[in-house]
Amino acid sequence: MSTREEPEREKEKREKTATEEEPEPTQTLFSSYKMGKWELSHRVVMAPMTRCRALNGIPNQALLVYYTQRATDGGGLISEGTFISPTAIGFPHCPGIYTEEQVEAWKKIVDSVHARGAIFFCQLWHAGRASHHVYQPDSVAPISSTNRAISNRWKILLPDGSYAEFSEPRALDTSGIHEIVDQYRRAAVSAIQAGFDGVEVHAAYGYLIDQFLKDGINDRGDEYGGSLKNRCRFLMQVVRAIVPAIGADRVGVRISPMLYHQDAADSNPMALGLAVVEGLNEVERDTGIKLSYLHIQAGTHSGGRGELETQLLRMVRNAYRGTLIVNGGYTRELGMNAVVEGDADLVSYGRLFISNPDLVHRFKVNAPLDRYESATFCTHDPVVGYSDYPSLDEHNEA
Ligand SMILES: Cc1cc2nc3c(=O)[nH]c(=O)nc-3n(C[C@H](O)[C@H](O)[C@H](O)COP(=O)(O)O)c2cc1C
Repeated sequence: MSTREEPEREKEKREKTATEEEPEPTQTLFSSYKMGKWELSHRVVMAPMTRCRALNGIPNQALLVYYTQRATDGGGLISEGTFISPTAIGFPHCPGIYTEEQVEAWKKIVDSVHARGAIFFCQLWHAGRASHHVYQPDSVAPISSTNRAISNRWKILLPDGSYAEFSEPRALDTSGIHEIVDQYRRAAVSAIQAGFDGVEVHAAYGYLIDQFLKDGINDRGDEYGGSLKNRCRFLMQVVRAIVPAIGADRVGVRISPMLYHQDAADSNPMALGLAVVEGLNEVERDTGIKLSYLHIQAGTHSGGRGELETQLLRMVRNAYRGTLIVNGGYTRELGMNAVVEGDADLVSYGRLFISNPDLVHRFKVNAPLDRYESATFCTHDPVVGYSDYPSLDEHNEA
């Protein structure tokens, strides 16, 4: 698309406002939305969040309570990052989806979330070099696109609660890459066996797939490095392996082209975002079926969104024809604006969902929100800082 060309959606918006005086918004954060086969009853999605309560990698009753509290009839939930294999691990007490025991354990949680009428996607996660050899089978080096470690300005949380420098990784060779692609496929099949409605491929936040996407990390000289197409190859192979296994309409992808987390910098995030979109559009063209969604983190952890992030979102919105979920520092008002203006189909909320289990209801009635306590984001108590945040009703009863 030439930069001088007026984006189609912008044009539609301009024409609409020229003919209608102050039109009532046809879509709001609380209007329904058809995402593939699912009829969502509102646009508020729970973002994936690692909470470290799945002791030894097995989902348990604590997760069941937590997710069920946050499930709404016709609402979308994305699970915390869920490891696809033993080499994927880079955080303590996070769930996996690669053993029978894990799949069986997830079934109970998914059933409980479904009983509330919600749609539940499993986020497939491989930490790549964002790991430490203590997490790795036989204490070997974690895998990545590169042999270079994450710089020591970032630290990794170890199983004993202490922090350390990230381990030096080993760059995957081509056959190693194919093996990991197959692990994603198997994990996706397992997620569907566990009852999840679909999977989200975690290609954000400096984890394995992002380590291939970003030129600040990927220093490969083969067909997985260098050009944008090459850097997107691993992600596209993962998506193309999963799609025939579970169906394109059960596959979402999450990216964060702007986010400099764990050294995940790119020299041209706009071009990277567009290259990913192009690759996904190609998958959709080839399969004739739309993917579930593209989920883009285009803010910062602290909630800031500058001109560049806004531009990126607009470009992605115009280039991607499927369902777009936006994330990163959205408030009720910002989320409402994004949907009303047509800049997003759905808005995902992370931290506000941690401290407000009934966030959707609170947004609807415009009730005050409870503040989250970041000190308990990644502790292991099954209740404290996890499922003990009160709902509005519980506040009123107290
Ligand atoms: C405690 C915590 C854990 C997170 N874990 C994940 C994760 O597992 N996968 C992921 O893609 N993003 C993860 N994120 C990022 C969130 O999904 C989201 O992008 C971020 O919180 C910004 O959205 P917000 O401003 O609505 O909180 C995590 C964020 C927090 C606060």
